[in-house]
Amino acid sequence: MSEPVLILERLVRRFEQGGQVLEVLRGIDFRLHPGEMVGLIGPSGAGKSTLLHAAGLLERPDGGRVVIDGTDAGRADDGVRTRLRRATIGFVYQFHHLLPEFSAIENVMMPQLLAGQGRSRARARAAELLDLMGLSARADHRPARLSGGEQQRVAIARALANRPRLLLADEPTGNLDPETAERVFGLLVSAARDQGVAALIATHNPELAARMDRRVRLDQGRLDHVA
Ligand SMILES: Nc1ncnc2c1ncn2[C@@H]1O[C@H](COP(=O)(O)OP(=O)(O)OP(=O)(O)O)[C@@H](O)[C@H]1O
Repeated sequence: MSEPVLILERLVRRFEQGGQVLEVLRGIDFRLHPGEMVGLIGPSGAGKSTLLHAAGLLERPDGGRVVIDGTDAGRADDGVRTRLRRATIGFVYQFHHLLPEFSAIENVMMPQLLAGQGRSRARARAAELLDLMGLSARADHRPARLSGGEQQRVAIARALANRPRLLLADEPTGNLDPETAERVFGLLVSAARDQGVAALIATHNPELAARMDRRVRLDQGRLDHVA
């Protein structure tokens, strides 16, 4: 089997709360292989966001290893982490975090321009992804003129813009009504499969989690593989 895109090894993350140390991740072991899609489930407050933030190099772990595409990224310097974040990882949040003053297509172009891509190629790639998300007609609209589901579809297109090997999504449809959530989640899954990207997706929704290749459950600081 090919090398995992993401390896978490004995990952530890703790926070101080009111003078007490809260160990949220107590030695997490996890591997995600190319093209694989995994659902991350677990009760509220279990640490799903904390795990995704460490895996997505948004925060540093307090112990253990985060290996992204063969690079030991947990302890790497900030420059290496930024490059990996831009080139290898796509992140979708519960709230879209689109830039309000830019159009949908400009939002999808942005990560490509930051990674050094030329404007015309970035625009072509953004147009292709917006088309994949069924948003060609909305490309020139600013986020405020889009519905919640459309905004989230733009955010998914943006996450895929730099052809990441790893897609991390934190409750990507948690802010949408059930019907829209179902539709947007379907688009996320088919776009990820279409682009051949490995994905770890946190969701509270068991039906959505059931669409993944497999599921892992986070509880009491530990990760269990579930059927
Ligand atoms: N920066 C922080 N400082 C202190 N405590 C934190 C911090 N971030 C998270 N926590 C705590 O870590 C625990 C896990 O939070 P996290 O948001 O990762 O859970 P979650 O599983 O994503 O929850 P939900 O499903 O409700 O989004 C919580 O008890 C939270 O209060």
